[in-house]
Amino acid sequence: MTHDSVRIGLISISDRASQGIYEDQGLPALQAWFGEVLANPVEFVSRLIPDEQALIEATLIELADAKRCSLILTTGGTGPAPRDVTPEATLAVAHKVLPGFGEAMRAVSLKYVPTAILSRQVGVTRGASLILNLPGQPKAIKETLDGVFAAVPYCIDLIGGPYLEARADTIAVFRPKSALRSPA
Ligand SMILES: Nc1ncnc2c1ncn2[C@@H]1O[C@H](COP(=O)(O)OP(=O)(O)OP(=O)(O)O)[C@@H](O)[C@H]1O
Ligand SMILES: Nc1nc2c(c(=O)[nH]1)N[C@H]1C(S)=C(S)[C@@H](COP(=O)(O)O)O[C@H]1N2
Repeated sequence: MTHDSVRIGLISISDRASQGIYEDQGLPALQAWFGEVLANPVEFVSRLIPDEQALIEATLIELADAKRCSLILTTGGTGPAPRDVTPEATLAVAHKVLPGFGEAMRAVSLKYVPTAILSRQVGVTRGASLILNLPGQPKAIKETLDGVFAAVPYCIDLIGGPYLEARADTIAVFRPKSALRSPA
């Protein structure tokens, strides 16, 4: 069976990684997770930027509207520190807010670390793009995506994107029966 191809936007938001003070581990961790889980051919559009709200907004708009990424993940800048503004930037460019993603990512993260409650991460749509905020700790990428990805493919169906599928023995993707594509 052939799979639709998908373009995924990855935005690592960190003052220090973007200045080269430490090496960015966000983009490699995101690419590794999708490389392991997704059955579709993927093209990544990646950006490493500082915690500047206007730049985060412009980057989200570029990846959604110009690059037409069906899914956009941010990592970093979701906490309560003064320079953490990723949720504000995401909400500023949102067309629809999906509160369940933020709630579910925090709930699943609380099983790993009590400070998960400090993340203000959100999930939103902008046109035909689903945007999810992930915390900055590189290990949080797998922890949160493992917990919520099951619902991501059907969300992308509903906003007019490609039909995402997971590789066998990875994540169990859920769609209502009526939305299942029969095997070719
Ligand atoms: N892109 C990244 N690559 C590697 N490690 C990261 C990255 N982002 C965050 N971390 C790690 O996770 C910790 C907490 O993340 P947080 O987003 O709070 O970083 P931060 O201290 O605000 O970083 P910065 O000052 O660079 O924005 C950081 O101290 C760092 O150890
Ligand atoms: N799954 C998961 N969620 C997590 C964490 C983590 O290590 N794993 N770190 C928490 C911590 S310590 C903080 S401060 C907040 C916000 O992190 P951010 O500002 O790097 O986005 O995410 C939280 N959520």
